[in-house]
Amino acid sequence: MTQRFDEALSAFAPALPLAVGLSGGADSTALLLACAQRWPGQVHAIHVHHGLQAAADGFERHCIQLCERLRVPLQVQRVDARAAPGQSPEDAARRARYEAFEAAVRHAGAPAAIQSMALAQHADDQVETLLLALSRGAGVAGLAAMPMHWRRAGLDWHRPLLRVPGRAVRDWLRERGEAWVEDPTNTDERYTRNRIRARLLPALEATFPQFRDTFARSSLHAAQAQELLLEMAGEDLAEVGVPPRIRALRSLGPARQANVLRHWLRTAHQTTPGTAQLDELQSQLAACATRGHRIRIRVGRGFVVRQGECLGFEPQGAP
Ligand SMILES: Nc1ncnc2c1ncn2[C@@H]1O[C@H](COP(=O)(O)OP(=O)(O)OP(=O)(O)O)[C@@H](O)[C@H]1O
Repeated sequence: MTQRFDEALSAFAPALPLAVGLSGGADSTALLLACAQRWPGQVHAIHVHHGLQAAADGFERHCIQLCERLRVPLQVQRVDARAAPGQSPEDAARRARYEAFEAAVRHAGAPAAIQSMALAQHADDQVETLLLALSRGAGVAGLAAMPMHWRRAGLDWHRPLLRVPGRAVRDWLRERGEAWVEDPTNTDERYTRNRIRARLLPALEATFPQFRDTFARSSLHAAQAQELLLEMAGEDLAEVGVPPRIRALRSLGPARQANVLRHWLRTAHQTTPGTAQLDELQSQLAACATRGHRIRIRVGRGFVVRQGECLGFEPQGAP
């Protein structure tokens, strides 16, 4: 099993120096150990202290001790990850973490600027993400789950363990006698992700032993389809214009019209329509054959309205 871990690490070829997001849990502890051994003197670690759990100090202590032993420079970033109204605690923590990573990378500087960041999500995390997306009725973008590589804020971001089963990561650590800190909230079944891990993954293992690989393949297909949808949406938006012209929108087939409307709302107005809202908007567009036809539909964080020959967007609370 640990062969999968070693294979994934040998296939990993990031631009150096590299920083590893080190939570202190098993996965990022293993990733840091493997990277520090492979690229001595070229690896940094960043630990984000969320200050949310009583256990946070234990995580920090583990990270400090590990990095001292490995002679890896460690930056600890303290963040306030309290959720804003309407935001989930997980989303708030994730957002705060990314901001902290970027701040730490900008701060690290010496001796050479950090080129890449590595995070330690593995194949079980990917399956959980896919199942969560399915449980919400997500579209192709959600089913694509987590990418293995992307660029953001001038950095290359990687998830080198994304094809490695979680068990292989822990076995790899055990074989080396390495310790990690167990996150006490990981077994709290009030969180859907933890219920998926505790109940669904064992059932999938028993029913489809290859599920990690086959689900990952489906996510890759979805990611490719999403790329095409985005490309088409960009071309169609250039064609219908911003703000979109109603006549041009009406000349598109329903799926293509939905695709470009979603793209317009997301890129121009940072809002995502619900399925029922988009259905309603499209049926209003279909009915909008006369000059006098008004449109005003709640969509995402505001209203889509008719403005002459075009659609407009009024954010909620706007005068
Ligand atoms: N507090 C943190 N500080 C630094 N990096 C983090 C932190 N939390 C998560 N990460 C990074 O993001 C990845 C995904 O986070 P997630 O919370 O999904 O996993 P995790 O269960 O914390 O993983 P691990 O077993 O490494 O603790 C981690 O593997 C790690 O690389």
